[in-house]
Amino acid sequence: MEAFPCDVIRNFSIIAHIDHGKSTLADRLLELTGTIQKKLSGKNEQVLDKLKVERERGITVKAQTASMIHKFEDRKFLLNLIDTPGHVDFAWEVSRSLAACQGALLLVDASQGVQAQSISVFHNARERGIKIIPVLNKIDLPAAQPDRIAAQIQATFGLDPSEILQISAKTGKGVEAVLEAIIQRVPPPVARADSPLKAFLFDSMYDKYRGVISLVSVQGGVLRKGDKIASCYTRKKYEITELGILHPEEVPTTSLNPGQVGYIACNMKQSSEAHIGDTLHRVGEVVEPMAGFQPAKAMVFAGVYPIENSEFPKLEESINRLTLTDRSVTVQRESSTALGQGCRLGFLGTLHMDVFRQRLEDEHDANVIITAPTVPYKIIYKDKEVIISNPTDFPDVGDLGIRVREIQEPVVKASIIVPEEYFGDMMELCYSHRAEEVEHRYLDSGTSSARIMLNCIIPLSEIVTDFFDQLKSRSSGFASFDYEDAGYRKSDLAKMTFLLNGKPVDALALIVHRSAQETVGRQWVKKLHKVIPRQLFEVPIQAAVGKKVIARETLKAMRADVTAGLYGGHYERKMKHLENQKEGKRRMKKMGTVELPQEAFFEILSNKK
Ligand SMILES: Nc1nc2c(ncn2[C@@H]2O[C@H](COP(=O)(O)OP(=O)(O)OP(=O)(O)O)[C@@H](O)[C@H]2O)c(=O)[nH]1
Repeated sequence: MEAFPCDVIRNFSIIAHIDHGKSTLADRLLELTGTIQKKLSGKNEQVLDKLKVERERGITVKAQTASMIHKFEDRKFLLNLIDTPGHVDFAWEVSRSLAACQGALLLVDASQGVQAQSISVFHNARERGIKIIPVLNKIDLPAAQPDRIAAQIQATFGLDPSEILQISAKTGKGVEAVLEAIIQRVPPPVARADSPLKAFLFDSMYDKYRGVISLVSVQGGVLRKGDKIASCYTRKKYEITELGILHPEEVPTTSLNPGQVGYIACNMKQSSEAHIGDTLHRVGEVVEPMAGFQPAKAMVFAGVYPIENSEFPKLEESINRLTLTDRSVTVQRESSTALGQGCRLGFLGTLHMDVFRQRLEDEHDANVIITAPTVPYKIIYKDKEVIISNPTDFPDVGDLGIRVREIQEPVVKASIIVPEEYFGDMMELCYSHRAEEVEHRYLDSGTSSARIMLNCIIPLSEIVTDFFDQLKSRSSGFASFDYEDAGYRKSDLAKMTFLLNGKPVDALALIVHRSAQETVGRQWVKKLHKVIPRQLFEVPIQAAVGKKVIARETLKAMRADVTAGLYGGHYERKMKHLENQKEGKRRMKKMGTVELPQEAFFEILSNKK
């Protein structure tokens, strides 16, 4: 690795809206540099998307890094690519990958043009002051309009059209020029071999045998096997047992030099010890830590329970194992009268939650019930403020104005980009989801298919449910969407409970805005009515806010024919049997609780409507 001083190193990442072709371009770059073999089968299997769910869903979830060596004008360059995920839920991973780069390829689909996330990732990169190289991808598509989209890039980002590269990551056309642009336009890292060791930890993964593997970029000094290092954040000390580069598989090396990016294994046992944004230094030396990151904030919470109660230890173990590779999930034990022992997990967003559930099922064979997602609410009591992530902790209606001064919910700043003809539908969608401060502007006016950017403040809880699906269906898939945290706002919310035979079922409690109480109440009561098996007695299913019942359905009793075995005219005997049955049912109803089978929960709470 000594052969690569800073001036021949380029650290860059690819940023883009989802599906604009990051992983495809990454694969082409790896092929062109000979890092991976060109696929003879001609299949576009993406190398950097390692997880099965990523392949299945075609989205990149966890950022992966790869080093390539490329010869240009008789010099060998070390190009370190940091692949970034493209979904709003994972914006935090994008931002931490960018911290290790000096340049970024801003990839824009030449047929779709600038989308909501193109804008957010652009600003993210611009704020970090890194060199941005605009690249138009998919120029092979018949629908591609490179000139028009180039004008759009210029208008939206203020980038010079002469700097825009035009490529097809699929066919490989123009990709060579991308490598050249990286070498010529991205500045080399600034780091010195004779300064104290300083390594920036920007990602980590877990390996069963070696413990935590950390990805670092060396900001100064040289890292070698056997080095004794310490963390600025935890102050813990370690010894480096292995280090190397990702090429794209791990390739051990003897050292990692200034400006280089690679992995290290030290005797780190717990993934919580690898703090993203941490600075590692040599034991005995003092260094100024680099500006770290705010930890990722969980925005969506849900309870996770096994279908069989006895399976809990296994489920918990699976969850713990998965969180070793996905550090942004928060875990807390909880229990529910209806569902037994479980865990409350915090996710970055709903897609993150879905991906996690799928990984749980795929990799750990766990069949799980996930409760309705909820966002963190802020409850301002007379004497304290608390953030709650479980509807059961929400104060009762009676407490409002007495013990509780105010209730606040998280809101986000949303931006939607949509062709003009869907503008009306989008406005309607926003207003029906309690949007405020709605404003819009044209992105490229004067053209036949102008597009509009719509911004608004919207409660996060509205987005967590079906907002994204509706956005896509109402715009025939043309709208793109992005959002960022915008703090908390006062809101008129209440806890809705569901009663079966007069008894509340804790796992079904929901926090609902006053304006939606009736609709939500009725909808859920209907759903419950459909899935709860009939009992021997009549069961009222009710939705209530405080003591007030908002909606009700009645589940009819199952009628066992107690007179079936009786023949002839013993009228009195028959009546007696029926009387007995009635009395029995009355008693059962008084004492009996309704057993809600786990399968019923699964039906209600899983998305299979
Ligand atoms: N026609 C054409 N299709 C392309 C090109 N580049 C990528 N695609 C296709 O576009 C789709 C998305 O490409 P990906 O590389 O998975 O996109 P991505 O940006 O990595 O997606 P995320 O990682 O999920 O954000 C795939 O079906 C690719 O085959 C291209 O240059 N031309």
